[in-house]
Amino acid sequence: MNVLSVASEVFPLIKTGGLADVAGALPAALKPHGIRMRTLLPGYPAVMAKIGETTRLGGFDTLFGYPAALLAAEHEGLDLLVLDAPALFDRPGGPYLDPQGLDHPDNFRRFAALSLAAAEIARGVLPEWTPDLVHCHDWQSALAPVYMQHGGAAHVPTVLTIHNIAFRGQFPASTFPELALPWGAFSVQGVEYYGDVSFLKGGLMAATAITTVSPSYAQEILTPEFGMGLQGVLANRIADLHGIVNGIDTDVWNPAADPHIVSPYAAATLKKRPANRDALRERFGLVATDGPLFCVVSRLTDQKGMDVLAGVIDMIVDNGGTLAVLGSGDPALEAAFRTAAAVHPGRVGIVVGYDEPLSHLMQAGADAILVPSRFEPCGLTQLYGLRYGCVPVVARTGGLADTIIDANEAAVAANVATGFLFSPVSEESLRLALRRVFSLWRQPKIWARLQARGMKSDVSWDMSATRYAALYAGLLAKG
Ligand SMILES: Nc1ncnc2c1ncn2[C@@H]1O[C@H](COP(=O)(O)OP(=O)(O)O[C@H]2O[C@H](CO)[C@@H](O)[C@H](O)[C@H]2O)[C@@H](O)[C@H]1O
Repeated sequence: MNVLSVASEVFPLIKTGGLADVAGALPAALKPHGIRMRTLLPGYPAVMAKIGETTRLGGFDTLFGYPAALLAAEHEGLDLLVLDAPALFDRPGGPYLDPQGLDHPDNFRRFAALSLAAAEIARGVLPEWTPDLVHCHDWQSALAPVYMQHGGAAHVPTVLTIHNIAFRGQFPASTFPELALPWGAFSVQGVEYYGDVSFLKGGLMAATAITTVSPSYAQEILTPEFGMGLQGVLANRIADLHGIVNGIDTDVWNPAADPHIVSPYAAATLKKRPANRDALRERFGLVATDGPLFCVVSRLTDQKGMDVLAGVIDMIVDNGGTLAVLGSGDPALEAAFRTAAAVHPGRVGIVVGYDEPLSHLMQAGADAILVPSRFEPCGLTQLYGLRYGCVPVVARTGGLADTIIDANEAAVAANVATGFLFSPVSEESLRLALRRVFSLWRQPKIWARLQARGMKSDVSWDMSATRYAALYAGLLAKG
């Protein structure tokens, strides 16, 4: 089966968050199921610099007014189709933001172009390769099913995966005439969303099947609290909505062979792990204490509950804990953690920025990772934590609730616990969870069992790839 995956970021070429990890790992995970997945992504400067040799497979004289080429490339096992449209993608900044941190003003056009290119590939513009199915990710490629419906590829099934429904790809109605869609598409059945255009809403209406990245989040987004205004749309598509939890790339995230950590280790050689803790302390200017070293690897936003975490730092320090934070995002939250580091020298450290190698050392060196998200479609850092023996302390929401088994007394006695869950997301509730963390930390045998249990958890793509493969097969069988 030939599948075209369409994503705005793909690890290891370009990454701002978890979407890149998933888009980067899916092709290899699906290969054993007889699925050949090619991945279409934009030719940002970082991508063009990394892909090396390319072959021009085809192109467009004008894609939203600009010339564009489709280049084939191979990179670390990924079979890529790169949309090389310099007027849209060759510019400074990140995939979505300019160097000042503002949205690129033509994002609607840039990602409509990505979606239209996917639809054209589905229609058969590449002479030697046509997909049997198109798999889109998030709003940036969500218009592909819409273009396919209107542009001669309605027979090709589509899957749209929601990695985060908070990002709806919403633009003023004035952008609609530029999207090259028929007027009828600006309707309740199409891309119209409360008078604006929403790429994600359009995709949710048009895709053959919708998935999201955990069963719990699939339920949550049907409610007003989590549905971000799209719960009604999803309720109408409930028969086609599936929750499939993410896996992780267990080669990239392997503590026994991780080039980014100072002392590789496995479950049987945990005594080698503390050398990573020493390196982590040094990197963050932290002193050794008799309490746990907590870490955070996250966008610093309210979604991730970082304001709640900032409110309990004193309690962590008072109990002998230390905290290392890697992240960037909301300037007020960055400032809050910087202040905490200044108030608690040697006990709290922060690195503001995005640092992939450091994120590996944090999982290898910290005792516990904190993920107090208000909502979390799946979450990947708690899965990395499980694999690295960095015990997850997470909010009971979405994929966090689906992947961590709480260390309540029964679960500890049965030796099945892998972390700590708390709800609601409030300072009081997080403090209660942390009290349990400190208590079990002081019982080294139990703590070691938590770590060992987590390291044995299956966080690979195996089970989920089987579910995606079955979904694809079912859609193709329906014709
Ligand atoms: N400062 C930093 N430096 C280095 N690395 C950093 C970093 N900040 C974050 N990361 C990395 O970025 C990724 C973040 O993935 P998450 O799943 O936690 O959330 P995200 O909200 O981006 O993804 C969305 O999509 C994914 C994929 O489906 C869902 O798991 C998730 O719930 C959903 O919100 C992880 O690989 C993490 O290690």
